Amino acid sequence: TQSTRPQRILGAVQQNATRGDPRSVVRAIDQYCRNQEWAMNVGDEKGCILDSVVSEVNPATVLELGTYCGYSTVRIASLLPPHAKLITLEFNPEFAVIARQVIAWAGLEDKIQLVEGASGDLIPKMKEQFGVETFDLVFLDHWKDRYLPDTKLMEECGLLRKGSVLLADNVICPGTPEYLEFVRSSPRYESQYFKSHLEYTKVEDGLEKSVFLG
Ligand SMILES: Cc1ncnc2c1ncn2[C@@H]1O[C@H](/C=C/CNC(=O)c2cc(-c3ccc(F)cc3)cc(O)c2O)[C@@H](O)[C@H]1O
Ligand SMILES: [Mg+2]
Repeated sequence: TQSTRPQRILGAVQQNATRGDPRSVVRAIDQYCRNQEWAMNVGDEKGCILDSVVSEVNPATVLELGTYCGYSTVRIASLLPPHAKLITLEFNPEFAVIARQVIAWAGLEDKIQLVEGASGDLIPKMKEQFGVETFDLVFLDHWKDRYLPDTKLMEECGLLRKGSVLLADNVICPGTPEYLEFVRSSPRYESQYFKSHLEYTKVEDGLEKSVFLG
């Protein structure tokens, strides 16, 4: 039977990456997606911007919206301090199965909690079910029309504190116009655009970093 793209990405990790070496997992996925078949990972170019923001924030608690195959999950978690935790939300069970194996290959199970379900349903449960106070960093990379409603939901649920950082992928391509308009015009956010390119291509894309001012 025909394999799926996520299954082929997992295969590339298992064939080319070293168990317990997160950066080799990241490299294996980038090489596969650049040379064999494109996939919607944040990728190596935007990934370097992601790395710099993660290192600058040095977060104890991270929320990722949209796990897919776990590329950015592993990339972020590989930079976290010892007791930091990353919660990643994914509503497609097939993608979740693959991502769990990618995360395991990287040896990052202790830092990452992958929760299956829709962000809109899970965000209101973060405090009671997952013992979260607030998130120091949120990486938005799920359906683009969910960025704004989920940001408002995180505010309403008291999951953002003064200084919490939102980092949003794809604000140009495919684009998140309503979200961009909101974070750039709201007095409660200080936003900055990092110009880059769509993963593995020369098409313009970028990340928007928005600090919640409380
Ligand atoms: C509300 C909810 N709750 C939980 N999980 C959720 C969720 N909504 C989606 N998910 C999950 O997250 C991922 C979805 C990611 C969506 N990303 C993109 O569509 C995307 C597309 C491109 C792209 C650019 C140019 C093209 F020509 C074609 C595609 C690039 C990207 O970087 C993208 O991120 C996927 O794993 C999905 O199951
Ligand atoms: Mg993306």
